[in-house]
Amino acid sequence: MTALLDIRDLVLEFPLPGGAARVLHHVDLQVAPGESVGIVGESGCGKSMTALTAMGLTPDGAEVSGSIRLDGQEILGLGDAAMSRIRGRRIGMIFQEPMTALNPVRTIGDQVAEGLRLHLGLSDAEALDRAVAMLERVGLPRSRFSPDLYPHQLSGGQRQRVVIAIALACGPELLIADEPTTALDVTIQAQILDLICEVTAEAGMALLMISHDLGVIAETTDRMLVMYAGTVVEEGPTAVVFADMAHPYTQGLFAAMPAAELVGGEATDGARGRLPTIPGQVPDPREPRVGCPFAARCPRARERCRIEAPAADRFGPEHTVRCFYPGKEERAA
Ligand SMILES: Nc1ncnc2c1ncn2[C@@H]1O[C@H](COP(=O)(O)OP(=O)(O)OP(=O)(O)O)[C@@H](O)[C@H]1O
Repeated sequence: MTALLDIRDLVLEFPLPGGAARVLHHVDLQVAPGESVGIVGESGCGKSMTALTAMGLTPDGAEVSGSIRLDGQEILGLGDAAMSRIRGRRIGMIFQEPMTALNPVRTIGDQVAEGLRLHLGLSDAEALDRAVAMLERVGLPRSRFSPDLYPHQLSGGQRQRVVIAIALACGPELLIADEPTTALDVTIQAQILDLICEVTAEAGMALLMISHDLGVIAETTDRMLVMYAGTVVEEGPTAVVFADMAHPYTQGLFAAMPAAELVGGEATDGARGRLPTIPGQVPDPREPRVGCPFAARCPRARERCRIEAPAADRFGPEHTVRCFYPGKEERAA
């Protein structure tokens, strides 16, 4: 099957005086139609840059190479006008902080209706009717939430519901959610995740979920990629990766999580949102890379890991890992 989103060999660098900082190292990522795929990794590992580049929102000054295809069509390098026709219409987006995605001086009804007018050519009245139905679908019924409300009149969770309504309004094929619950109160994080899963499944929409939190990825995705310092170090069906984590970095992320978070796949306490910590430092993106990027922090690193970079190898059916000594200690020895 043709991937809906097919990212190949993506390299992203920021030119700096005295060299370039490379933040994505030959990233490959495929999302099939209707599939939910997660990217997990610590802050700064390149999750957001991957998503932003896929949407044509790479920061000014960044140099990008590789290929990004949407349903077979190359979109890397398309101009602003062509990309803004894709964003909202074919790819919906939800970011961490709903307030930055919303315009504080426009009503919520108007903001949901905007894409419908712009992308689908609906009249003002039709767009507003559809916007009210979308708001209702995301849990903001007209009886209690008039489309004439402004963002500041809503709670953080309600604002994120508005952002979800905007992202879904035009029926995109792919929804990209970048840390959609990190800024929210713990008590409503699970509700927002459930809503995202429900609405995407209902519409047969693919989902790219980005999170530093393995619990979020476990709950929301079919397949997952683990990123470390701009490199995909492990990839596979989510249940398979959780059952048999192959990369020492994935194992470290898991070990750094409070146990309660993963019991029954549910977040059960207030620990979500805390960043996992693994001792040691991430490599400087300005330094030329030699060997495995995780070697300096890896409890299992050997001489070979410091001089040679591991390729992505098969660890099991559909499960790949970029490590010379993958698996549990005994299996790797
Ligand atoms: N304008 C820039 N110039 C130089 N480096 C940058 C710039 N913007 C981002 N970076 C670097 O790119 C790397 C990847 O950042 P990215 O935001 O994708 O990480 P992330 O995994 O999404 O983390 P977070 O969850 O904190 O957003 C980081 O090392 C960051 O410092």
